[in-house]
Amino acid sequence: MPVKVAVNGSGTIGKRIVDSVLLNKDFKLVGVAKYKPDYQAYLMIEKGIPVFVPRDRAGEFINSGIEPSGYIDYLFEEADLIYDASPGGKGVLNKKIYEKHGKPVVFQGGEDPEIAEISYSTFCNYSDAINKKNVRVVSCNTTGMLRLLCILEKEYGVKKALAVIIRRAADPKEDNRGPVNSILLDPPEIPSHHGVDARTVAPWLNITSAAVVVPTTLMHMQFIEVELKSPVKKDEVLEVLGRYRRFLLIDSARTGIDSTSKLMELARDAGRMRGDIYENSVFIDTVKIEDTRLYLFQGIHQESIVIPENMDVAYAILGLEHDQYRVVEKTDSLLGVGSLEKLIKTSRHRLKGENHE
Ligand SMILES: NC(=O)C1=CN([C@@H]2O[C@H](COP(=O)(O)OP(=O)(O)OC[C@H]3O[C@@H](n4cnc5c(N)ncnc54)[C@H](OP(=O)(O)O)[C@@H]3O)[C@@H](O)[C@H]2O)C=CC1
Ligand SMILES: O=C(OP(=O)(O)O)[C@H](O)COP(=O)(O)O
Repeated sequence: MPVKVAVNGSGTIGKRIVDSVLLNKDFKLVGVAKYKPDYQAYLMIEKGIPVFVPRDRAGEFINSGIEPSGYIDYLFEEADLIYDASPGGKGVLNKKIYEKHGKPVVFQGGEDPEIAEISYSTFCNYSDAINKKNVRVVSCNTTGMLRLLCILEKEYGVKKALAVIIRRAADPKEDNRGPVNSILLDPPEIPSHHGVDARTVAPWLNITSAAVVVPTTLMHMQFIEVELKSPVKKDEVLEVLGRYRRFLLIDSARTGIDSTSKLMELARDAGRMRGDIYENSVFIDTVKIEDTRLYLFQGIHQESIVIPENMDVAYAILGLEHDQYRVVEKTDSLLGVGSLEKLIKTSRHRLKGENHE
């Protein structure tokens, strides 16, 4: 019997969670909670997605020509698992409603860590999420940092880390945010919230982070410096990251991909759903090793990076699978994680004039 899933909120993250639930035969989408009768509500109904609305707003939807499938409380009652993808800070209010229904919930990174029993990132603490009632998937930048740092910890041990984060100003749909012509310290002090947040998942991690916001909507970019417990070679590190499909290793010199805009164009041209890049986009020419010290730049597609982890965590919360690697394999093959790597490798060989067969 598939697990019945409700998604509360259908913005940047919620609509992508819906996509991934619809792809997965282990899950059945009961429906989506929608609060405004806008074009997104029309689109969902066109796609056959059941839309549930607040009781006191049902009239607005019906007057706009949108026939809801029911009220939101029914949606929560029907579900075995609820994804909260509400605007950051609203989840804590929603939690009181979820508690009445007694259903397990996946919260997002815009909520305070206290909202859930644990904060989560698959490569760091999958097993801690098994049979938990409330789990918070950390935010996009923190997810990108933790994927890398937890793998490095497992392989080499991490002494300390620094993350300098160049944040996108807004998501592409957000026409009400900025800055449009400035580089904003975010916050105007060190650390930024990212390092602190990373430690809610990996308390062993000695990390400092700093962040600025720049006028772009496509991706975040992170500069990471890590001091490892033992010396490494660049090829070894790339081989390790390559084994985990959630890293897209980009050879800028050979492919010409040296910016977030070219990365996003690659994903669109390759036919990725919504043009998404679920992987950490590691620019391999920036991977520099000095004995135990490693430096690199990685691009993080904020709209989609947390979607694999949101899918993985359902298997833990519901106790469906105890082996994180089997879960990762399943999620990655459903979403096509790793597929761009092959494309990039192929084009590299073409450029070198090699036969890639
Ligand atoms: N955007 C990003 O880059 C990332 C965001 N996150 C986190 O994910 C969460 C969602 O962010 P994002 O998708 O960007 O937000 P959006 O603003 O894009 O979407 C929010 C959605 O929540 C709905 N909503 C409004 N009120 C409520 C409510 N009371 N309860 C439930 N849903 C409600 C809105 O519905 P309606 O349209 O009908 O008003 C809308 O669909 C936040 O915690 C955020 O920090 C994490 C990683 C990356
Ligand atoms: O989780 C995100 O960023 P973060 O990891 O920098 O906190 C998302 O990009 C949301 O950021 P926003 O709070 O600027 O909308």
